[in-house]
Amino acid sequence: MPNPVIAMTDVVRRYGDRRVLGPLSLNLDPGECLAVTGPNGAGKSTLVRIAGGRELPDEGVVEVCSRTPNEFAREFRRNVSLLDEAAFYPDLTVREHLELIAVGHGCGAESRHVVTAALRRCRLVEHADLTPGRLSRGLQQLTLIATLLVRPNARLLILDEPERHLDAAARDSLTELLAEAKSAGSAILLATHHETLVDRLADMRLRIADGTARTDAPKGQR
Ligand SMILES: Nc1ncnc2c1ncn2[C@@H]1O[C@H](COP(=O)(O)OP(=O)(O)OP(=O)(O)O)[C@@H](O)[C@H]1O
Repeated sequence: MPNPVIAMTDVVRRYGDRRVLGPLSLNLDPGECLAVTGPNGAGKSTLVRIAGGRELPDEGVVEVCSRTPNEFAREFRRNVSLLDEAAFYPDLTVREHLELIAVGHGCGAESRHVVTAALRRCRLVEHADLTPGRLSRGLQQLTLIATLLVRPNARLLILDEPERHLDAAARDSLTELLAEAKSAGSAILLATHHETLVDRLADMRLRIADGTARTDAPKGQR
């Protein structure tokens, strides 16, 4: 068996005296998708930030690709693609953002071609030479999603509500793209409020309520 992409054991996170997550244990293998669901404030984003190396747990052990997650470590950033809030450089166009990421992740001479394909796939061609600040929220979100396509070989996608602001057609494209990433062997940690996305992608579901978690199979697999 390959090592799990994510291994968490007895993870607890507190803010001050308040426990907002855990104790929580989970494993995620290559090519698997774990959907994390639960009401607002349940602790989904906290889990995402811990897996993404942005926050440390107060208790327990977390390993991503057999190492402690650390967003500052180059190897971690190569292996893990984390999408949460959209944040853009105010003076770079959509195309330039994607080119920057493609080059940064080693696409080299292929970058232009890879970026053009991502723009087409995410229906951003006519917006490619605008700055994201000029775009609607949905198109900004599609720009963020396009970044997944210009950094090949991520072993883990960590996605915090990737469906936000998307219309039905764009959600379908997102689902298709994530299904392809799974087939190619990427693991996906998907925090979401969208049941269709869970049914179509998830192998397991983690329901969080008030920080405590329960794992079950998504509806489509029961
Ligand atoms: N930096 C922080 N300091 C103190 N409390 C925080 C901090 N970040 C999050 N919390 C609290 O932790 C709890 C879990 O928040 P989290 O953002 O993980 O929930 P969530 O499930 O992602 O919610 P949503 O669906 O609304 O995005 C909430 O009660 C929140 O107020």
